[in-house]
Parts: sequence; C-alpha cells; structure tokens
Amino acid sequence: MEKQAIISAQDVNFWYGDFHALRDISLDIEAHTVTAFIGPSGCGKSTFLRLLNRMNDLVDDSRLEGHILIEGEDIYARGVMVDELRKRVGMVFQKPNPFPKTIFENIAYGLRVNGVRDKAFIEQRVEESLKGAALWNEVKDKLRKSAFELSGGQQQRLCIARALAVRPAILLMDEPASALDPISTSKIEELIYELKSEYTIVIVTHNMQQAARVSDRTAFFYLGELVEYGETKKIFLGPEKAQTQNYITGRFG
Ligand SMILES: Nc1ncnc2c1ncn2[C@@H]1O[C@H](COP(=O)(O)OP(=O)(O)OP(=O)(O)O)[C@@H](O)[C@H]1O
Repeated sequence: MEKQAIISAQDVNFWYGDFHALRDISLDIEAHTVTAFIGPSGCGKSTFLRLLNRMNDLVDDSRLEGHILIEGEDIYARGVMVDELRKRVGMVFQKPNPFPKTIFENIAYGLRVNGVRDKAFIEQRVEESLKGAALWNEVKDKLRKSAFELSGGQQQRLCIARALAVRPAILLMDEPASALDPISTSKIEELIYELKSEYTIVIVTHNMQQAARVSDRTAFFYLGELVEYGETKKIFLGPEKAQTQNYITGRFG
C-alpha cells in the first residue's frame, strides 16, 4: 500500500507574468525520503521548490493554479499562516547565508523570534541542531564567535543547523553544495543521508552524481514540465523517456 504523501502537488501551473514557468505538475513525496529535482538550467526546479514553502509569494505578477498539500493541508488555502508553514518547511539556499551574528545566535534566532525565552532550552536546542548538522565538534568551543569566521562548508552546515532548530518536518535545499569544495560537498551529502531518518528532504541539484548518491527518488524537469519521476535507480539506469535518457547521459543541458 502507498504511504500517505507528506508533500502532494496536484495539477500545479505557475506563471511569472505571461511566462508559463510550470505546467501541470503533479507529484507526491513520501515522508523520510530524499527527492532530487534535476533538469537543465531554467526548467523550473527552483520555482517548484520555492512553491513548497511559499517563497514565491512576494514575486510581483506571479500566479499559481492547482494545489500543494503539505501533511494533508492546502498551503495556499485562505488563512494559512506563512510563518507557521515555514517552521514546518525549512529552506537552505545555494550560497551559505549566515546572519551577521555569533554561531550560537544564528541557531537561537529562529527560536527567539518564535517567542522561546527559556535559556536552558535554547542552549540544548542549539547543541542538538549543531550535532544534527554534523558541526558541533568543530564549533563547540567557539559558539560566541562570528559565523563569518567559519569556512564556506561550515557556514552551509550552520545554515542547515539553523533550519533544523525549529524542527521542521521538511527541508528544502536549493543546490546546497554547489558553492562548496569536494570535501565539504561530501560532508553535506553524508548529512543529507543521515537527516532523512528524521526529516523529508527535497534537493535541487545540477550534479547528477550527487542526485544518484543521495536521493531515493528523482524528478526530471524540462521546460517547465515534469518529464519523469520515480526511483532514482530507475531514472538513472533505465528511464522511460528519451528526454530523461538524453539528459542523464549528458546529451543536452
Ligand atoms: N522572479 C522571476 N521573474 C520572472 N521569471 C523568472 C523569475 N524566476 C525565474 N524565472 C524564470 O522561470 C524559469 C524557471 O526558473 P527556475 O529558476 O525555476 O529554473 P531552474 O530549473 O531552477 O534553473 P537553474 O537550474 O538555472 O537554477 C526560467 O526561465 C526563469 O528565467
């Protein structure tokens, strides 16, 4: 029996002005899986990812049709609180973007803006989040130092820890390792693998090997359409569509 989807997109169409950026996208994502979105530049991967926590709300003249359900709730229904949604659906961006604050305060921030005042609780959550992002051992003696003193790879794990601090159910990652060196990249990949026992992860990546290594399922987008979606092994070893085959073998994109 199919497990209930934690993310369910139903006939999603999206426009930037007159530009029809996403066409009839339907896909279900199960909890505690890693899903990779792949496809050539400009095919709509990031647009679709950003719809999952309403990051496109502020884009002028944009329009959505269809439904996106998170844990069974239509996140575009009237009355949905976007702040609450983003607590459940966290996001990590391509370039590490720590706040100009200490390491500790970067993680504590999300708790403080949510009204948490209990110091012991905050300290414990900071530690747990840094451990969850495999960064604790490297920073435990310098929590009061500026986040900018960390390397790029450490900053990205800090941003992951920051996202984990409010205990989201879902973590969206938009090319989280593309600005990092190979060692930092493999740390992020290991981390993604570990995090899926507690979180559901959706990652946009241009790196096909990365998609093959970290994901359970892969969605191939092309020109705003979802061409093929399925088990990662199947997508890479025996895709059904010629377009998918051409892309993964590097014939275009
Ligand atoms: N704010 C915006 N206003 C207008 N058009 C946009 C906007 N953001 C993206 N687009 C257009 O929508 C299309 C999809 O963009 P999107 O960033 O989702 O693609 P992508 O597959 O993530 O690309 P990349 O891999 O290069 O990041 C592109 O043609 C892009 O130019």
